[in-house]
Amino acid sequence: METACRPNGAGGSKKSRKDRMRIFQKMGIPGPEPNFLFGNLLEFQKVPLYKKHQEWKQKYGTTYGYYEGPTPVLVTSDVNILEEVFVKQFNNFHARKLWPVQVDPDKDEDVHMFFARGRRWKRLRGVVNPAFSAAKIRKMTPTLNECINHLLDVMRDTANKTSHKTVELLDIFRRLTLDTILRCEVGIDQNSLKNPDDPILNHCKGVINDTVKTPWLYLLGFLFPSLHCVWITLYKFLHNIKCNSAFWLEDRMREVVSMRRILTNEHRNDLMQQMLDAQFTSDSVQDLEKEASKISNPYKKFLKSMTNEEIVSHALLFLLAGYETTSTTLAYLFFELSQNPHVQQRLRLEIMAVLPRGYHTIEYDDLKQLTYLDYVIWETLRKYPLASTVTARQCMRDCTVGNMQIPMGMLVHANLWDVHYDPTHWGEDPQAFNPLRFMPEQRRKRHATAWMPFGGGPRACAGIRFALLQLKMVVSKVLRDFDFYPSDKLIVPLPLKQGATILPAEGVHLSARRRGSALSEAGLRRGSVMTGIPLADWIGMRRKSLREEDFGCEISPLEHSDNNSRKASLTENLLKRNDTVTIRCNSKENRRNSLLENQLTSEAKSHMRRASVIKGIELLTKDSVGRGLKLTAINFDTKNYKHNLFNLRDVYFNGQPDIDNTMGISTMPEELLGEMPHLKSKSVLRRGSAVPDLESVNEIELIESFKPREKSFILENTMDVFDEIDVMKKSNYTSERLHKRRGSG
Ligand code: HEM
Repeated sequence: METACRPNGAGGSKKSRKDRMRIFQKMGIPGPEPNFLFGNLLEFQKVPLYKKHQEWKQKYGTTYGYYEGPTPVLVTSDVNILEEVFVKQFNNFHARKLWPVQVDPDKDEDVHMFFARGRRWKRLRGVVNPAFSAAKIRKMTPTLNECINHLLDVMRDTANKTSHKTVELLDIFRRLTLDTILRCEVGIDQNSLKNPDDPILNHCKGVINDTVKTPWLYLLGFLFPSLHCVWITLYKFLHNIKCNSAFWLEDRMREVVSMRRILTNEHRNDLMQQMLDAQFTSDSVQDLEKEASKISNPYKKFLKSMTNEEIVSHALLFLLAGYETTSTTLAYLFFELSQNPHVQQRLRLEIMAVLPRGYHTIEYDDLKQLTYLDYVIWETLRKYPLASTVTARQCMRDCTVGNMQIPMGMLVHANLWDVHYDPTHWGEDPQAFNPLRFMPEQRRKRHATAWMPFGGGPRACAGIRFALLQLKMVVSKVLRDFDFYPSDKLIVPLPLKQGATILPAEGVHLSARRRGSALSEAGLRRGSVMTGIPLADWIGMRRKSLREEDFGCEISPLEHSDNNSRKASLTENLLKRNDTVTIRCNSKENRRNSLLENQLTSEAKSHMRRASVIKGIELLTKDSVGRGLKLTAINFDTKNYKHNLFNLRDVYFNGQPDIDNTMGISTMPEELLGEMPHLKSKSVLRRGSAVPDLESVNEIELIESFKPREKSFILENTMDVFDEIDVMKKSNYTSERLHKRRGSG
């Protein structure tokens, strides 16, 4: 891989402008007729590039060519060509498309890896890659947790201020991603979530707004690329007169770098530290490259070196990349959830099963179980390949791709919107939001480059792991607490605009309704210990908030009491529920076979705590885990009775006592924990927390029971069950049947 000079259009600068603008014609590649001065640039004045690419594909086919000034651009949605260019022939296509007023990628001091090419790119990426390793990203989980908790506070406050609980998600997610990247990258606690007028936030917005405009200087740069030095000097001069957001941010980053260098005794575990540790002794990139060229293997010694200016420009790169892309993806994702309530519901069920609401802190490994969440994220990125603007390569050496002779200097742009909507890869309904496209058997059948939202090959996005971790954590936490619906302000289909990325033009306005928390409604703090007594109190309070028809029968007030008649009425009340709930005894001899009323001892039957625990489970199951699911059986173990309490129950959903459709639920009142240390260590103290609240304990067992299963268990094994539930919910089947059974309707 060599560093070539800045190619000025295909065939180098020796060919005349006229000749260069005939290249596609000579190659037999179709495309729009170019203008001698502008090429086809004027066509982008009204229609953004990604839309124009789609239009032209309809007209000229999968692969066609057009001109930006004199520079030929080959646009393709052919996955085999993309694989050749991005992956297999990387050595011939290691450079990005150059923008007319950007830095010189080979000579300038302040070049970051996004624009660098050849050896320089390899050296820079070599320094940065370890900072994005799985091990390093895992360590960022606590910081992400904290930032997302701030987000939840702000969402709650914002939603409460408006009558329809409307939240503009793009803005709020941008503030989140800015705070997160600042903390993970440089260790700055900025908190723009709490302060919408934060100066760094405003300047980041300024940079993004600048990319949406196409100033005259850019146009000149495109028209006469060989005068690059003139344009860049003019650009810098003009922007120094008028405060330019990118320069302002660069200066802040420079200050941060200097400060971090002074605080040498604070060795932090962030991206900036990784770069500071790799700092080269001289500030000159020429010195660095000269030193590198002295040794036979230039990568070996200097692979981990960067100049000061390179560190500063990387800090700015990560700030902007981290701020813009992930927030836009989140906004698209929640938009799609609001349009596809069945996806939202299924996703929430998966999240609640693995990460119940009681857990404030999400751990890295928990996320691996969220298969459906992966599919939802991937499907969002399929429908919205927002960074398709940058998935282009410049040919650095004449070469052959397929049956085309590609000359040096030609740009090859991946037409990602067409690839991602091509029915040959995605079936007949590519417009639909269908996460199940990403089930393993479907993925296996698909070409590797049919999905490239993060680009492809060695220069694919460096921040993938970080972006995916953040996306998964945000969706998990937010969806546990809020239901999303389209608001009056939402425009469907979403109008999009193009800047550095493709983003919602008017933001994403959704109605975010906080999901009722059983515990908060009962006035209980998270993490409080639920013994029989507070549990009974809680149930008493909880019942007030449940409508009679929701629950299916009259609920008697529950209290902790020694009064025998009270106990009897409670038990009776439980048994009344047999039409919908079958409670089975799980003894050694007769596992899952006998009914509660036949098997329980009278002592057990009348035990207040037992009754309240069962009732509690019903309520909780209905309230949190089992929204939309029908609880049909509860098993518990009579063998290990201590204090007449339960230690484990299996709850079958949808009347199928089948291990694949079984979720375990356990409640562990304080006394029981004392008796059963293994439970304490396995389920409760596993997270190093205090005994979690009942809602959490309830759901802990779900985690335990899901763990040993196949990774994609939820999606593949229970798909039919969930679909049936959807149908039942839609037709109100459950309550109809309930009323019939009870003779009331
Ligand atoms: C959902 C979020 C993101 C998307 C969709 C995305 C997408 C992309 C795409 C399409 C490219 C160009 C790849 C190519 O040309 O093949 C890219 C490059 C890059 N991205 Fe991301 N990105 C995301 C998040 C991030 C984050 C969070 C960071 C860092 C904090 C980051 C850092 C970078 C860097 C450094 C490059 C340049 C890599 C190189 O040239 O070697 N990205 N990204």
